Amino acid sequence: MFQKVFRKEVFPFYRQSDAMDCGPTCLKMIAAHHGRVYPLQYLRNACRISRQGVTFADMMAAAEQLGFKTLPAELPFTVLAKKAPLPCILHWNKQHFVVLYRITETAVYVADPALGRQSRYSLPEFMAAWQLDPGSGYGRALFLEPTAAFYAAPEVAETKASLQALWPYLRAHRKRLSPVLMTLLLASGFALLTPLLTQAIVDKGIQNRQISLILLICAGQLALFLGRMLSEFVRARLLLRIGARVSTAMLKAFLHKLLRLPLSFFDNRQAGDNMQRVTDNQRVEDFLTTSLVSFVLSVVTILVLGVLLLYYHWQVFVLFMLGGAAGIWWNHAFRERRGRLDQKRFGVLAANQDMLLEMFGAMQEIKLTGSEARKTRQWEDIQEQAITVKLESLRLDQLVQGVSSFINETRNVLVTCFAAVLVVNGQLTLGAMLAVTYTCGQLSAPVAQLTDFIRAMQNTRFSLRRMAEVHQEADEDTPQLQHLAGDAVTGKDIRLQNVSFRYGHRHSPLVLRHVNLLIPAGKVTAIVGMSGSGKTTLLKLLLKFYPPQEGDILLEDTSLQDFSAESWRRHCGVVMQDGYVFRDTIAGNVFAGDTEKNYERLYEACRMACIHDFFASLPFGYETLIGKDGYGLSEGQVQRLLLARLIYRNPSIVLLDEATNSLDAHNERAILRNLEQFFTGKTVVVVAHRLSTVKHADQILVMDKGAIVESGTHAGLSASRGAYYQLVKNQLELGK
Ligand SMILES: Nc1ncnc2c1ncn2[C@@H]1O[C@H](COP(=O)(O)OP(=O)(O)OP(=O)(O)O)[C@@H](O)[C@H]1O
Repeated sequence: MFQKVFRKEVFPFYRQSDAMDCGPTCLKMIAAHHGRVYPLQYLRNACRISRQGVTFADMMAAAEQLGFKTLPAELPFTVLAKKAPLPCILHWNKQHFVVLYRITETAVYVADPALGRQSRYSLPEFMAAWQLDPGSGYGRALFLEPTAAFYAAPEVAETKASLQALWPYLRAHRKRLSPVLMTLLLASGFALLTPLLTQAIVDKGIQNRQISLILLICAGQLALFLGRMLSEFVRARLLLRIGARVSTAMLKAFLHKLLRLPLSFFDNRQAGDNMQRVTDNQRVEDFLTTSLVSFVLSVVTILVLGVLLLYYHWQVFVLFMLGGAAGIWWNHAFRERRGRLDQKRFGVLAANQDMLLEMFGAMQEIKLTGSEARKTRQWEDIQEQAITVKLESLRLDQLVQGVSSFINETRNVLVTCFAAVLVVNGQLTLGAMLAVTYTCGQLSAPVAQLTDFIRAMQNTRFSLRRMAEVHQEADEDTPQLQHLAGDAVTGKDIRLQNVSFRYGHRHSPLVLRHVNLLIPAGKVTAIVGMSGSGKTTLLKLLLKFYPPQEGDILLEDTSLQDFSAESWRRHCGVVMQDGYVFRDTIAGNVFAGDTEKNYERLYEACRMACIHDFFASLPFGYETLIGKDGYGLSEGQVQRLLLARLIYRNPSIVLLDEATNSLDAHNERAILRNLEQFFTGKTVVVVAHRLSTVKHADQILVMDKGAIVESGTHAGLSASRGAYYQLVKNQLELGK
């Protein structure tokens, strides 16, 4: 009745790197199934992923770009089971995408980029996650069929994430690596000598009744123990240094890279995804200092003790190794299930953390809206999920550990039993039997550690891939771009030619539509318009935070795209609506990126921003710590601080976005008077809702739905009784 898809090969599975990557990762799996492996970043770009993830339409556009024929459908399960060509992409729990690759009469197999390769669902479980409305039986799917263009498309190199990436960082510490290796060799030498000494006590000391020999051997054992402890101490210290240095170097490279990336990179990712990459760094450090070292130690110990066991009796050796292999196989068999549970636990922990952060951060709002009970309920739901996951983990651990211990114990008993028989038959001395059982005991831990190492290596490779993805992103500035030095922008007009722009998806609405305008040098241009009309976006384009999707922005005759963003922004002084106060002193906040710390200019800037008296009156004056966790400032004080920062910077181009809207009328009047003098000779763009801020501008532009609908002076626009006049009447605050 149901379509059966038998495949000998394993369905290619890839795990998503970031919270919103499920769509591109599904595409990657399907393309890989048809024989082409694309880097995730390439597919992310093709999907035009945003912080909200991707839609079916985005995936279709990307898939068509890869050479697939696409068909989106809303269909009942019976049709999906009977007729659908697999694999296909499914909309899952209304917020996620997965790949469906196999349906049997009783189960549905799904590759879930967030969970793991083989998520097997019973039909009711599957329907609960797939169907659009409970009981409707319908769900959404995207079918992809490769065309000739798919196979003819040029290869795109896959993101490299081999452990070799660690070598450049390790190389810098190669002088410290040789002592580490020495301690490892010493440790295995000690491990080798101990069973030999045990045998000597029994076979030579006890049998020949030589007390002095027994004492000597015991003293030797004590010396071995001390030697082993000392080498472990030295190794731990060396490793801590290497691990910490390598980790700092990697994190530094990562943060440097982040700071060089364009703002759109951060728009398309959730903050947690970047934090996760910082955690990845910790994972790599743990791998280098713990897993890798214990792996090398395990391998050396297994080799040395294995040879010893072989020397004593080859059959004992084979018996032990068979038992060890069975234990490893058993642990390995549950690797994927463990991985899935880990992901689930990680998800619940993250949800718990987000929930608590929101509760602490929004305490005022919770009390005001009476949401205490609702928030507590939400928290309790998360705890329930956590308990379920913990129980599931415990059950799995008990099964894996229990059977593992059973295998190990059975192996040890069999080895002891077999060795005892050999002693009885005179094929092994009693001392050798003790040495054999001791050796087997010493071998158990290293054999078990091999499985842990495999898991740690896979996780580390995944972390390295996630970090490599960031390193492969294109920088905001390239060396070819022109550097704007000194007064290179002074006296030059800025011109927007037919500029259009949209955020995120290719299907998102245009936020700026064919904008043409001139921002004259040395003059004040004011932009007014309804909320959401695109004023802030226009400023962001002027700041090169985003490139226009159509048209161009020119400084005199040169496109802004030809200048390095960093050098362009050095000429711009900006107060944005959501300007940020750093966790720093007041002076540090005003100096911000400026390297010249001139206190006279600092006081003057704060005087012009009408905030000097307040700052000076604080017990620690300009050295008062502000920002998060520091001395609290009112919104108006924050705005004045941001204005002081701008004045101190003394740029050629000034961009203000609602920079005075939180000020009282008295302060605003005084500051505007001061700013008028400060603006002289500068190119100024002011976005404001208050008439008092805009009416003296040399030119006023009125924006509506992303377009400039009117321009002129206050007098001219008021007289023409158009959009500006209406805005003044209905929207603009008349300024008290
Ligand atoms: N980062 C973003 N991602 C997606 N859409 C955005 C983003 N920022 C702004 N928008 C959208 O772009 C449109 C224009 O926003 P913009 O902030 O430029 O308007 P505005 O005229 O400055 O509004 P206001 O006067 O309220 O500040 C809005 O519809 C907004 O939802």
